[in-house]
Amino acid sequence: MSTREDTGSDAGSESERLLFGGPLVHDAGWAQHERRYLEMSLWAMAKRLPHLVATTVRLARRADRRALRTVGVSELVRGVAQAVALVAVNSVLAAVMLTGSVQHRLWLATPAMVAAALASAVGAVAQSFSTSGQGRLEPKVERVATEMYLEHVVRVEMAAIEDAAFHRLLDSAQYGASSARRMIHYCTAVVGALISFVAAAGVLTVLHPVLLPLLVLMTVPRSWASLRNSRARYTSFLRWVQHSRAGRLLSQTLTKTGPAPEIRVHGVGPFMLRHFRGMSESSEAEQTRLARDAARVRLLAAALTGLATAATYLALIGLLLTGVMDLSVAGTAVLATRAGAQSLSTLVLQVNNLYEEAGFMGDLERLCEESAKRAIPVGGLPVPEDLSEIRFENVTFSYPRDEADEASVEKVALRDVSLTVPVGRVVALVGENGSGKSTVSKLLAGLYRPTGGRVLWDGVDAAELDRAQLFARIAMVSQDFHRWPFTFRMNIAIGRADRPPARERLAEAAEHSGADRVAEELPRGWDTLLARGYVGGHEISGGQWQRIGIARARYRGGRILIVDEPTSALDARAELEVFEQIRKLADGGQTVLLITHRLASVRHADLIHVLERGRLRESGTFEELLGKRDGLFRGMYELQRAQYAGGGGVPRQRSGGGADVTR
Ligand SMILES: Nc1ncnc2c1ncn2[C@@H]1O[C@H](COP(=O)(O)OP(=O)(O)OP(=O)(O)O)[C@@H](O)[C@H]1O
Repeated sequence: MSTREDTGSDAGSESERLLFGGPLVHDAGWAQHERRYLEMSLWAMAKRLPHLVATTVRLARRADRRALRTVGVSELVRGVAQAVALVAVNSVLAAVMLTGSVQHRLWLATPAMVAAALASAVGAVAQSFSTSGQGRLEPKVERVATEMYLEHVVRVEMAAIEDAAFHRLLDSAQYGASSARRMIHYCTAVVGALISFVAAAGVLTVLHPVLLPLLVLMTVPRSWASLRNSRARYTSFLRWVQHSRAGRLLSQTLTKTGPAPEIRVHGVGPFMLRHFRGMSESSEAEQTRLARDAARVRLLAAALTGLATAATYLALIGLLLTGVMDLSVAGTAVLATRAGAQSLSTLVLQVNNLYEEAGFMGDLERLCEESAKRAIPVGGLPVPEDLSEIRFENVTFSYPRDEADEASVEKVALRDVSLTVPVGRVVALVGENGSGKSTVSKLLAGLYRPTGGRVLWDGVDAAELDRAQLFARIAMVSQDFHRWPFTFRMNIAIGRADRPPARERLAEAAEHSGADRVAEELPRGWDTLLARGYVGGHEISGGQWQRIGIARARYRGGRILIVDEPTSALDARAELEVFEQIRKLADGGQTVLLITHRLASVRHADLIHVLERGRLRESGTFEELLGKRDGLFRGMYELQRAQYAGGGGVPRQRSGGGADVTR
C-alpha cells in the first residue's frame, strides 16, 4: 500500500484516490481562524490576551461565579506568597553571610526563614484551592458552551442545516466547548505565571536592573521553540483533519452492525483493513516528520538558552567582581532568575495554548452569530383558525450549492409550481424519483421557504405566519422518520415532546397503527429500549418501526398530516389497513398530504397532483387522470399494472416512479 510519502505528490495515497476519489486535502473553509492564528506575531498575541481572558471569564461567570472567585483569589494569593518567599530567602541569605558566630547568624535569619516557610505554606494552600475551584469550574464551562452551541443550532432554518458552509462551521465550532474548558485551565495558568513572573522580575529589578533583560533573553529561545512547534502541530492538524476522519470512518465501519453482513459475505473486511493500514501509514509518516522537526527546533533552542544562561551568569560574576553586588544578593539573584525564567516559559507556553484553543472558541462565537442570522423567526401573524386551503403560487425552490466546491451546482427542485391542498381532504403527490414531492411537503410544513413564489395559507403568505403555530398544525411521517434510541413508549410520545406522555392517547395511537401488537412481542413491552448495544436494548423490523412512526404522527395529532411513503416497509395487509385509516382521518376533518409510488393507493384521494422534474404536470381525481389519453399519470399507472400482470406479481417497494406494482 503506497503512502503519501511514498508517492511524494499532492495527489494523495492510493487509498485516498480509490476510496474517496482524490486527496483528502485540508478544506480552508473548515476553520477560518487558522490563518489569523498562524500569522499572529508574539506581540499581536500579547495584545489580544486581555480579550481572550475576558471571553473566558465571561463564560466562567455564567457557569459558576463562586468557583471563579475562588480560582481568581487563590491565584492572586499564590503569586503574592511567591514574591514574599523570594524576598524572605534574600533576607535569609543576607543574614547567613554576615560576620559572627553561626548561632548568631542563624538566629538573625530565623524570622526570614519563618516568613519563607509561611509564604510557601500559604502558596500551597492557595494552589490547592485553585485546583479544586478549577475542577468545579471546567465541566460547568464546557456545559454552558455546549448548551450555547446546541441552543443556537436547534433554532436555525433547515436550509442552514443543509448548507455545506454552515455545516463546516458547525463541525469546527463543536470543538469550542471543550476548548472553553481547557481555556479555563490555560487562563489560570497564564494568570498564575504572570503573577509569578512579576514577583520574580520585581525582586530582580530591585537587586540589579541589568538582570531583568538577561532573564528575558534566557527565555526567548525556549518560547520561540514552543511557539513554533505548536504552530507546526496545529497546521498539520488542520491539513490532515479530513484524512484522520476518513481513517476513523474506515475503522468504525468495520465494527458497526449495519454493514456487518456485507463485510462478511462480500469479503469487504480484509479490503478495508488493507486501506485502513494505508491511510494510517500516511498519517504516521506525517507524525514522524513533525517529531523530527520538533526535535531539531528544541535542540537549537537548548543551545541558544545555554548561551543566554552563560551570559547571565557571566554578568552576575562581573557584578560580583566589580563589587557592585554582594554574594548574598547574587545568591538570591540566581534563585530569582531561575524562578523568573520558569514563569516566563510557562507564560509563553500557556498563552500559546490559549490561542490555539481560542481559535475554536472563535468559531463557536461565529457560529452563534451566524445562527442568530439564520434562525427561524419568532412571532408573526396567527395561523387562521378555520383554514380552508393551502395554495402554492408559482413556487420555485432551489437547494443551496456548496460555495467551496467548484463542481457543485444549484439544484432547482421545483419550478413555477402552483397547486392547492384543500383542508380536510386527502391530497396525493405522485411522480418519479426526484420529481420534487418531498420538497413540496417540506415547503408546506414550513421547513423551507420558497426561493420564488409564495405558499399561501388562506391567502396569507406562510413567511408572515407565526412559525411555531404553523409547526403545531403539522404532523409528519416521512420515509426516513427518526428511529429514536429510546423506549418504545418514548418513540411514540416524542410526537408531543412538549407534554408529559398521556397514557390513554398513547394507547389509542398505537392501536391505530397496529404498533400495540409490536409492543406485545417486546420483552419489556412499552418500556423496551429500542437501541441495540445497550443492556436491555432490542431491535425491531423496518415494518414494525414504520407502525411506530405512524403512531407517533397520530399521537402528535396535527391538523395536517404529511405522510411520505408511509407503507414502503409494510406487508400487504398492513398497507391496506394504513390506507384505510388515512382515509378515515380525512373523514374526521384532518388534512392528509400523501406521497406514494403505489398508484393504486391513491385511488381514494380527493385530489392527485402529478409532478415531473420539479414541475406540476397534472392535477385531478383518480378517474379524471386515468381518463386523460396521453396523460402522465395514466402512463405510469398502466406501466405498473402491466408489470404486475406480466411480472408474476412480486411487488417491488419504493423503487421508482414506474416500478411499483399495483393491486
Ligand atoms: N437536501 C437536499 N439538498 C440538495 N438537493 C436535494 C435535497 N433534497 C432533494 N434534493 C434534490 O431535489 C430534487 C427533488 O427531490 P425530492 O426529494 O423532493 O424528490 P422526490 O420526488 O420526493 O423523490 P423520491 O421519490 O426519490 O423520494 C432531487 O433532484 C434531489 O436530488
